[in-house]
Amino acid sequence: MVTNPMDYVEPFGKAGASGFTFHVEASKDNWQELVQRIKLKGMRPGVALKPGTPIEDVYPLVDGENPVEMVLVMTVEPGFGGQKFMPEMMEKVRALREKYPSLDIEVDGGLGPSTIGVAASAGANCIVAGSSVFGASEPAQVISLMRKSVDEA
Ligand SMILES: O=C(CO)[C@@H](O)[C@H](O)COP(=O)(O)O
Repeated sequence: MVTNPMDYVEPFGKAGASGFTFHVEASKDNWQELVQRIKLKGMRPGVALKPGTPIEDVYPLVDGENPVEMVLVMTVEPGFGGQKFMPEMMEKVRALREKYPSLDIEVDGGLGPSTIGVAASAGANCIVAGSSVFGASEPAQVISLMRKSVDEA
């Protein structure tokens, strides 16, 4: 998470990023301009929210004229890998999936073989996984297991 996402749009675009996700908490006053600039640089805009932020805070960014294309529900506090998945965040995922059937919904934090089932069945279709993949003896197997869960859900 950065507190000044606007400063990173230009360099990320120049470096060849295809997507740019910013935190709703850090862009309350300028998200419209931010989304516009991200799109102008040829990147796909996404918005992330911390565990303590209500899901309603991102609705205007998905409903607007110039909407974000992905919502990232943080399932740990942003900061570092290896934290415990917060199952109570699945309520946010379910609310989003019900309201936006074809939206990309990402989850990040504590995802792995033991938590992918609840995340996928709540409606998440993009999964960020750190320690469960990089700490596995067979990372490819963990990835295909998670992919299968999402596909089946
Ligand atoms: O950066 C963050 C949290 O700030 C996440 O992307 C985690 O790094 C994911 O790691 P695991 O929870 O999967 O280990």
